[in-house]
Amino acid sequence: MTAPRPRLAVVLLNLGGPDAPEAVRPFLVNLFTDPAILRVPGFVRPWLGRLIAWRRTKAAQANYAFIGGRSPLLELTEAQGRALERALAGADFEARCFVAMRYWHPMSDAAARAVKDWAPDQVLLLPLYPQYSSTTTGSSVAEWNAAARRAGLDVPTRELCCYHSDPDFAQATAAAVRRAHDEARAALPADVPLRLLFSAHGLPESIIKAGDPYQWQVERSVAAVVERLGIDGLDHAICYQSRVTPQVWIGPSTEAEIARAAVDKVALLVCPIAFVSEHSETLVELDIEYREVAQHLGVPGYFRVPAQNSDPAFIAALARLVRAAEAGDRTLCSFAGARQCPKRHGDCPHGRQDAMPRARQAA
Ligand SMILES: C=CC1=C(C)c2cc3[nH]c(cc4nc(cc5[nH]c(cc1n2)c(C)c5CCC(=O)O)C(CCC(=O)O)=C4C)c(C)c3C=C
Ligand SMILES: [Fe+2]
Ligand SMILES: [Fe+2]
Repeated sequence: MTAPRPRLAVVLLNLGGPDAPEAVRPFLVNLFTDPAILRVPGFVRPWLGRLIAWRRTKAAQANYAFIGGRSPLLELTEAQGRALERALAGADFEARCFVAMRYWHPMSDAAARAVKDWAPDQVLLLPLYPQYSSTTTGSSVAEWNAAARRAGLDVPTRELCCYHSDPDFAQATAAAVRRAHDEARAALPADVPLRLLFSAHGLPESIIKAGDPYQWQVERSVAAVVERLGIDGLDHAICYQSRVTPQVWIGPSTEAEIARAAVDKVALLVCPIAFVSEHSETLVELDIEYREVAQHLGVPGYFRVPAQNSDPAFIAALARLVRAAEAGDRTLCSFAGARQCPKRHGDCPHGRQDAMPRARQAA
């Protein structure tokens, strides 16, 4: 008789999105009362967070109304989990995927209880954010750790920090860009140049100045994808979308890049580089709002690369990362054994602080 395979619970960490118009306000309250997002003294945060959420609710509901009043993020994340389980079916461990959303259901407490009921031998936290940010992966991991304690889940746990330059992730992304690039070229007159715009979620500049490696990692992702595209003389740029607070955010903004494309009379192919699933910021902001801006300004063409969702090459990249993490691959960017990874990245080759441009290093 063969011994049963060890059980690995793979916890997919994502942001979550409202599942109905009435859920928009509480979802935003959860988001804006997160200390990783709203960095004000603790006694102010519950009040200020609720106020910001209240002020943003109408605009956010209007955005979600374009896509049926709800976010598709949960269904897409669950589909990624099922695809990942299939991709890991032949592994020498039995993998089951669980979803832990940060700001809407299913959240970490429910996921931790479900993981405990399954009684795994190990847990791997797998963020669906290729680039590490204290506002996303960092916040989700902290919340998971607290939820695991509350659930009494005491199982060896590894955390994958990021995979921004992972060769398979970059290759899968480059293949999707190449397909969209060929389609855009075929649709455009030969004399209209095409610019590839990598659009990432923005962050307040103060968070980057405090040592968050996100922007540096976004730049590494873009470099890895562009290298694999191998298109001679490729015109490309990085920009940042979704600014939601009045602070200074990192730039250039996606709107500014659209305006520059209008001046330069180049068509745009927009590639979301920090989201691996479709959601309001791709389906509404990129596909509706920014398309309208581009048309209004006279940009001669506007196309978009789809997010990865359950693209087989992307799922295969995740499966390889899971196998490597499970095999104890020390070259992975993991928090394991280096708790301060998000700030200093220890010996992590994916985001060594000393490899970051000086201006981006922690003050
Ligand atoms: C200060 C506010 C915010 C920061 C910082 C921030 C960082 C950040 N977010 C993502 C990815 C997603 N954000 C999503 C929604 C969303 N994010 C914010 C605010 C901040 N995000 C808001 C207010 C919202 C709600 C929508 C809205 O009101 O515009 C989503 C999910 C959306 C969905 O439809 O499901 C994702 C995914 C990243 C990657 C990131 C920093 C690196
Ligand atoms: Fe966001
Ligand atoms: Fe790291």
